Amino acid sequence: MAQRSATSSRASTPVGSPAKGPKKAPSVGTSTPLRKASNDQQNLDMAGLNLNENVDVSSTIAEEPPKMILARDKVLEEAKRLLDAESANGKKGISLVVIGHVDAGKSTLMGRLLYELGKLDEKTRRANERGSDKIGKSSFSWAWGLDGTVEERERGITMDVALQSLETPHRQITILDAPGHKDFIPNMISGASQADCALLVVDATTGEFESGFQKGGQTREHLLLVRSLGVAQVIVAVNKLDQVEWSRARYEEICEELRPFLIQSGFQPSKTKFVPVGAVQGINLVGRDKVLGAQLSEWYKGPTLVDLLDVLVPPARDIISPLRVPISNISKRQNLGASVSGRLCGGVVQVGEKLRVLPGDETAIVKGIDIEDQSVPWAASGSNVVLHLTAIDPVHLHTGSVLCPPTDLVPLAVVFTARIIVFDIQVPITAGTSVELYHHSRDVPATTSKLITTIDRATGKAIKSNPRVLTKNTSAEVEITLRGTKVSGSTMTTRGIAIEPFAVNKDMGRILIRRGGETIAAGVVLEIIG
Ligand SMILES: Nc1nc2c(ncn2[C@@H]2O[C@H](COP(=O)(O)OP(=O)(O)OP(=O)(O)O)[C@@H](O)[C@H]2O)c(=O)[nH]1
Repeated sequence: MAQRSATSSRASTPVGSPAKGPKKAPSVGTSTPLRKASNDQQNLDMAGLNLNENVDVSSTIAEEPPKMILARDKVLEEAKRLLDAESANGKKGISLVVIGHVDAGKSTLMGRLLYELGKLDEKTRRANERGSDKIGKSSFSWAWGLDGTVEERERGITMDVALQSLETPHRQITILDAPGHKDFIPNMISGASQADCALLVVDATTGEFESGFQKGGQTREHLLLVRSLGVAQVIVAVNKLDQVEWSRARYEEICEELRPFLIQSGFQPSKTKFVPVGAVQGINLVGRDKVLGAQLSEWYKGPTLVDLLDVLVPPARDIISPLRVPISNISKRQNLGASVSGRLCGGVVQVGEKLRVLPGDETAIVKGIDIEDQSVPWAASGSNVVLHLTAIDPVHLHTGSVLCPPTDLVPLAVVFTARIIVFDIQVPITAGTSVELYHHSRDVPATTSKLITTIDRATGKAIKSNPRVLTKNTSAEVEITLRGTKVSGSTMTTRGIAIEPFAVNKDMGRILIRRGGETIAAGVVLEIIG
């Protein structure tokens, strides 16, 4: 489930400058989204995320590990000071996952937006135009700004999450362009688990919106997934309106269809915004061209996409809780150390710090920290970082493993209880159903070993103990047991995963449950049993 950086990487807001430190003060990103939970959603309301990128490794195992320069208290103090300064005047950092049905125009929209905002230069744009034309895919030239691999370009689809960053007047936004095709949902989950908010792109073309929104279409599944992963704010970009002659009726019809589903999925109406756009022509992204946007301007006087991005509410950051960094991507080099990327789910990390890698017995030392390709002396919760590690054999590092302080370990769970919400499924869940468990960038085989009780979604009270089955839209408390993943000799052994109750760390306590390529439930961890 690798994730790549399109051309740039993680955007967090760089602020201030520490007294001592290699280069530049760290940006303090975001971790625990601000959201008011209610009823059922309260229990499912969980913060996400970690973010990643591929970076060259620059550490050797043999070299002298760096020493910590600052005491933890000092780092916390400074992080707090910078956070306060950031909220007072600086640009606020936020990460945004771009979701939607295949071919809705997500990459095109992002490519064009980057261009409009001056992040994609004219030379690259022309090269993309020529390149896409050469292979008969000229309509994908804007998407090439995000879809960087040969296969993606040849097939005209996004397969992996692309990272980019852009700036609006008041926000520094990390963009995670997720794949729309259902075969790449695990990559989409990895991307969504690192986002604070979502941009849903829908295709207004007659019949296309409908096929994306019908059962089995990715519009529904993506919305449910991101909400389950803690994303509470969504902007809906109604795209390709040029295909329906900028029809106001069509735009409103789509908004009306989506509204009830958004509410039902747990998005508060006040946190859901709609905007009409034309990605290819760049209409209503940053402005409305007098000629090209004339038809839209006749009936639409509202905000542009950038206006809406500029007022996204950044989540709160929990810098006091213990450090947790779920690894979302690793870059290793022979005889060199490794660089891992991920989002800080709590706490602070600094150069010279020793970290434990879980599961496993290994520790590593942080040799360097990058945020947005800038070297920083420390980083705080919510930041999406690249950690250059030394004093560890990279063989011990895996995507989905969690880095934490050796003195404050994340529990390893093989059996745990969770409160889940069952999605719109045909085949009910029973005790013993085999499933795939998703936690950040890790997926492991598991079983719903016990159905403990069904729960009233409105009151949160237990309804029926030991139910025989869980049908669609039920809320329930279940026990989940990981299944054996490793054969040693003839014995099947099961390794625990680093996971925490939602009550302890929201970002570490969210799970998704899939079966046969379909997401069947989402939930929060209640208790680690063993
Ligand atoms: N007419 C028209 N076509 C558009 C618009 N936006 C995107 N397209 C076309 O829609 C097709 C799909 O665009 P992409 O950007 O690759 O779609 P996507 O949602 O990123 O696709 P996946 O990531 O593979 O799901 C391309 O041929 C684009 O040129 C638009 O505003 N108008």
